[in-house]
Amino acid sequence: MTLTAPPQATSAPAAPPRDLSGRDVAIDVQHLVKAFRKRQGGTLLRPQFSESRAVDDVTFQVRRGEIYGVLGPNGSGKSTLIRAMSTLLIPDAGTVGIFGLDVVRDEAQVRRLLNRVSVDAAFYKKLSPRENLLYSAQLYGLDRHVAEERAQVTLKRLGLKEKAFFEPLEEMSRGMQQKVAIARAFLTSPVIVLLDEPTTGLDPKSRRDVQEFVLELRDVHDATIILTTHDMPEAERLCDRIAFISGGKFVAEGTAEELRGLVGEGKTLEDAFIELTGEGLAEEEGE
Ligand SMILES: Nc1ncnc2c1ncn2[C@@H]1O[C@H](COP(=O)(O)OP(=O)(O)OP(=O)(O)O)[C@@H](O)[C@H]1O
Repeated sequence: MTLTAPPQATSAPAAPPRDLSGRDVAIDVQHLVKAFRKRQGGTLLRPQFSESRAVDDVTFQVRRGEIYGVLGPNGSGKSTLIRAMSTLLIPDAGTVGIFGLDVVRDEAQVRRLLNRVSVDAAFYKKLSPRENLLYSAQLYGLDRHVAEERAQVTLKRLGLKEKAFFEPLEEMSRGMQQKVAIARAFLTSPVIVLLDEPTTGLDPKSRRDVQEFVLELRDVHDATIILTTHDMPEAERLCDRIAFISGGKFVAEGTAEELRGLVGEGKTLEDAFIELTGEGLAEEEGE
């Protein structure tokens, strides 16, 4: 079979908002808050709860074609932020704009522009990647042949062997399943991709395959990407700008160079993270 390149991303709305430098704003998050109730003692019949903010007044903008990194330790709020941005969680306060559309008010339109990839991706594990992807394609209303070709191109590009396309997913490593999740997200050629820790737990070769694919998506396919990670070298390699998140709050934002510069000459990104957040990238207490 001849394989063609994946298609360009679905068109973004005609007149997206602009930032002060005149560049298109793809994502506009303003004062976003998401809290969860947590059990805090009490009795079985009268439990007591306290509310804790997983995302606490977060504001940022991502320009079209940018790779924006959200860097923070376990439990700092990265996944909650991504879920609130992708219509999976309703924010308690604040707004998320996607090319001028509101994720709550314009949910159906936003879902057509945006896709999220995460380790908790749901699949039919007894079925093969091919069967899973064709099932998703049907849900999206995509032509079967187009979808199959597109999925094969992406999986090959990510280094998955062709025969693995036909094996049950439950027999695959976590890394291989992650690649299938990425391929599924690209069936619809979304203009915005939210990658929640796309390389966590992958071996070095798979990590490199995924990282190179992410760069290609930005450079060749005009995608805007938000990527969460706790891997400093990954953030430096991939991200045009990075935000440090700690305890649900954005503590600093800038290019890797700008962030290093905030704490003095000769410092690494990790030095900057520790100094600006007051913690390392190890797991937060209580997680
Ligand atoms: N559904 C939920 N119910 C209650 N608390 C939650 C829920 N989801 C997340 N939390 C809490 O919100 C906080 C942030 O969690 P979140 O998963 O967003 O962090 P994270 O930075 O993505 O962590 P990791 O790197 O481990 O994925 C944690 O304290 C977590 O326990």
